[in-house]
Amino acid sequence: MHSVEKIGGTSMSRFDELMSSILLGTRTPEEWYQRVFVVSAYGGMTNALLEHKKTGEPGVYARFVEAENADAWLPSLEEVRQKMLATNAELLDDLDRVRADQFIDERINVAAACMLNLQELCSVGHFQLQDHLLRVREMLASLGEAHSAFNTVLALKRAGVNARFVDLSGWQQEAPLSFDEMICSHFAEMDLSRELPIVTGYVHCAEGVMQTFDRGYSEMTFSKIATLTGAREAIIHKEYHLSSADPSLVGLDKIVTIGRTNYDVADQLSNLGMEAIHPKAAKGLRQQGIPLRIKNAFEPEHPGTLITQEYTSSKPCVEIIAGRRNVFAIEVFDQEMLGDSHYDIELSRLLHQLKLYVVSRDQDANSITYYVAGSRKRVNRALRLIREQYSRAEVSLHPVALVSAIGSDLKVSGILAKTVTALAQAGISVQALHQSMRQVEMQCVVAESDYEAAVCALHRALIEQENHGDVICAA
Ligand SMILES: Nc1ncnc2c1ncn2[C@@H]1O[C@H](COP(=O)(O)OP(=O)(O)O)[C@@H](O)[C@H]1O
Ligand SMILES: N[C@@H](CC(=O)OP(=O)(O)O)C(=O)O
Repeated sequence: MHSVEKIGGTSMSRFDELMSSILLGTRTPEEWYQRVFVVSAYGGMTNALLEHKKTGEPGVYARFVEAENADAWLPSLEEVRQKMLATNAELLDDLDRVRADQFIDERINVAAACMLNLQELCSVGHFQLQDHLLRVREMLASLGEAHSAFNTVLALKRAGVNARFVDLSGWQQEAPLSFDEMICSHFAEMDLSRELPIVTGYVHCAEGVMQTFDRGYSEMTFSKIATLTGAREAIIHKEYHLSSADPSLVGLDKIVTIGRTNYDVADQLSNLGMEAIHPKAAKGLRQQGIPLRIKNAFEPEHPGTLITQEYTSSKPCVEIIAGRRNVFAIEVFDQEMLGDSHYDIELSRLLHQLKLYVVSRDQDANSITYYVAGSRKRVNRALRLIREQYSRAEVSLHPVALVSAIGSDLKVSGILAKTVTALAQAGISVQALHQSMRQVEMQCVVAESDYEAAVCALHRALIEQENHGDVICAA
């Protein structure tokens, strides 16, 4: 009967508009219910609490990890408090604002006290800060979603909706439950026909949601709730329709909405950092046959993008131009490498240990290049360690961007020639090119400064010229 719907952080920041679109809009009171909303923290909030998802710029957590004393992270936590209070002032009615401010003040005060105590405790040799870091990360992350969910409930209640704050953040809970138990126990007694649950996208659980899934975790919560409660449909609301390219780069007048696609394409997007859906979140929905839709939160009548397992486009075509900037190409050249596969295994392990995300890699007889995303600091550490371990190797670093053409069936004849010509005509030099046998993605490596121009050039050559109309394969 019910749907489970996730609202991403970018959309949450436009809360007033959400009230007049998906949350209430023109719905009659009967139509308010039979929906479960899972909300992310307001845009930028988790970045400030932990670290920037794309650039790795440190937030409170990253500063705490490196800290010798509270001076290093406490001011950042205070900045987050001010940011949260400013959001309350912007989005809430004066009466609700007082409660919202109290709520978040209390949580931040408790978090700050815990972190100060922990730092003091760990100054005694018997306790190691390292053992507790993940808990601190989880506690900080939970503040973002508790904030946005609590505020959403206040605003909905003021509008007369019987909204319920479903706080899965484990605040003051005695012992953690498993991920599934945590969700089931909160949904056991709920009457979805007369209550509108607003659920924190963060779940406190024995497995550690950050440890298991890391950033983008609210999509895991969303997918688990959909499967455990047997949802009719799962919907992700985003700021734009899933489009043939980033509308803010290429322009709303040029992009085409994607009507249908498959999970394979969604995985490629998520690898590039445009999370159509967290790859691990797709699994449960796929297995249980729950249809997944990505919708524009601000155009509620539009059917959006339907993602299914089996879909492939009726004729080969490029569906999306996506990309990732701030990628570091770590190139390792060593003539001793020839025929030695341990090299790759060891280097991959090292990058994994440093929590650098390998977006792509390529190899020839005596060199391997890893295209990684992560903070510059970690990349520098990786370079140092590789140089120490392989003193004969020449290790070099190139800041680059990846730009990809993606489609459920990319076997378009002459696509490679078209791509390279389009980039050459735009004066962009291709530093490397990747295409796998499966032909769902073709990836070009370009200079960081060419990123935007490359996306626009490929969109023009591979999508705009096809005259798809408003939607590529309507759902
Ligand atoms: N192909 C695309 N279709 C739609 N939006 C895109 C696309 N590529 C990039 N974007 C960008 O993604 C942003 C939303 O990013 P994301 O981090 O996934 O949001 P959310 O906070 O909703 O989870 C949009 O503001 C848009 O500029
Ligand atoms: N706010 C969390 C969880 C999340 O899923 O966010 P979003 O839906 O905005 O990607 C993060 O940034 O990781």
